[in-house]
Amino acid sequence: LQPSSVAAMSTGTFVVSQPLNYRGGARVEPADASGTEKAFEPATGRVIATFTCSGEKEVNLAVQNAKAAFKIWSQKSGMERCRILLEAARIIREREDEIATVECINNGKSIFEARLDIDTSWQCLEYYAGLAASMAGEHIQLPGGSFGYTRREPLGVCVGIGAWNYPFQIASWKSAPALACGNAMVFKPSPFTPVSALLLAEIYTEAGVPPGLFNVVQGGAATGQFLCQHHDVAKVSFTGSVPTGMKIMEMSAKGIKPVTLELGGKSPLIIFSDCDMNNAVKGALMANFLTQGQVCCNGTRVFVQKEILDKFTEEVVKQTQRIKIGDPLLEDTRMGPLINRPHLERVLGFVKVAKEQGAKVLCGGDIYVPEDPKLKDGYYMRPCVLTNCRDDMTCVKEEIFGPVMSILSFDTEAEVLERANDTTFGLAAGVFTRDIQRAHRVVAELQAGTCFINNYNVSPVELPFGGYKKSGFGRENGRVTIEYYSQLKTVCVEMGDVESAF
Ligand SMILES: NC(=O)c1ccc[n+]([C@@H]2O[C@H](COP(=O)([O-])OP(=O)(O)OC[C@H]3O[C@@H](n4cnc5c(N)ncnc54)[C@H](O)[C@@H]3O)[C@@H](O)[C@H]2O)c1
Ligand SMILES: C[N+](C)(C)CCCC=O
Repeated sequence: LQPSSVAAMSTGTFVVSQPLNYRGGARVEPADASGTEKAFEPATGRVIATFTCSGEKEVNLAVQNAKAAFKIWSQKSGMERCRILLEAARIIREREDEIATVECINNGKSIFEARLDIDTSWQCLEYYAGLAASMAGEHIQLPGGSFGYTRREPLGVCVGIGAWNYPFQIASWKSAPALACGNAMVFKPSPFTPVSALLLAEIYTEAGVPPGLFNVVQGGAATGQFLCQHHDVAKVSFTGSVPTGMKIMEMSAKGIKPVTLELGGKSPLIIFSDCDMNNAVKGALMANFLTQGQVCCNGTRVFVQKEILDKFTEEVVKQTQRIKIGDPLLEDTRMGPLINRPHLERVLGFVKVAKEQGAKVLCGGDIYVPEDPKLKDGYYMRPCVLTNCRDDMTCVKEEIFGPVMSILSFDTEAEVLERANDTTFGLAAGVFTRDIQRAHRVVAELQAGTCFINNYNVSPVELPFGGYKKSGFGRENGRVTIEYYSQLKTVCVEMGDVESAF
């Protein structure tokens, strides 16, 4: 793919025929297989790629390539790594439309949103390029002229395993800090969205990383297991569900490998009666309907203070019904299809159970069939707002990962805090209020790794992102992530004679 090919990419035409593994600086067919997979265009239900899942031999080759590249890359200075990462960021920016189009076709998110994801991807590369040059240890003076110093060193070959909801962004958010610290990476995308990570791999090569520094292997659980269990892998960074996260942690524990786990959520969004109503309504839509609601940190439990419940609900429903659903490549579309048929059925199942348990559907929650005949086999549903919800309902307790907002009412700050924290998840939370003391008091009490005040789901790459409780640990973005992709060596230097105990 090149920029000139964007015009040729339209809904219903895109097919991938090139190999989808990337090793040693080139696309390759895997050396062995652990099954095959099909990738779909969710907008039309068409197959866009059929590919071989990598077996143990291919995973081993990818890790060996990464090991060889690590030897070269880890010897470079921070400034040298910085220059190459900045060049990669520049190429992503230049090819933004093409990458966003591929993302939109393979994932189903609107082109409007896909462009934002590509923005946060190149911004992440730029950010860590900037930090690469300033990574340093400490010098510590000791008695008698002796001294010590610390060296911040890379870990080695890191593995990244991604989810399907933000394919290019996840690959960038993992690889940028890993590479900036001097590591190599083998990345495995979700088998639902195998395509865009290859563009990132090609861009890194074009920017000048050594061949093998960033490799892509395709496949599902079996391929992921080969990666996690590989004895030459130093670290695993995983984005996905809680059950898979547990397995990743178990496998990594056997090799004493550090892990970063970016897992699921069921985040609370608290709307106080003194909020700016317009912003709170916009915030609730941002918290629930980006990427068709398939967002880990979505604020799907919307707690609204009783005094404004009716007005807020009325306005949220009005604006939800206005969301334009359809062909994700059209400029004015704001909601495309869900990722695949089984997931669509699963989300609709949650709406059905919600109704059975007494929730009221105020809008949506049903299949949507666009008028355009080429979209008739796509996986569309209307965004849903549920009211009459209780804390014990399935729709309020479990991660739905679809466009379903549950509205709950509350009376007092103490009450809402207790209810908001009554979950095993802890990824994100939000508060809308004009009272700044209350805003900070409330977020201090919320058990969540990322809290938003008077906004939701913005993602500046300068800020760390990650979870509390079962939503995982470790962080992506922000300065702190350097610590998750490096290790500290202490060097103790004696300037006198050895005072031996023997
Ligand atoms: N916290 C975050 O930053 C974040 C971001 C995006 C998505 N998510 C979460 O991801 C979930 C949705 O993504 P998903 O359905 O792709 O999740 P998933 O757990 O099913 O799969 C995630 C990845 O793990 C791989 N995998 C599956 N089983 C494996 C195994 N046994 N060993 C190794 N790898 C294995 C998959 O092939 C895929 O690449 C949601 O729960 C969502 O909240 C979290
Ligand atoms: C960019 N967002 C909206 C903050 C999402 C981050 C990744 C979660 O699924």
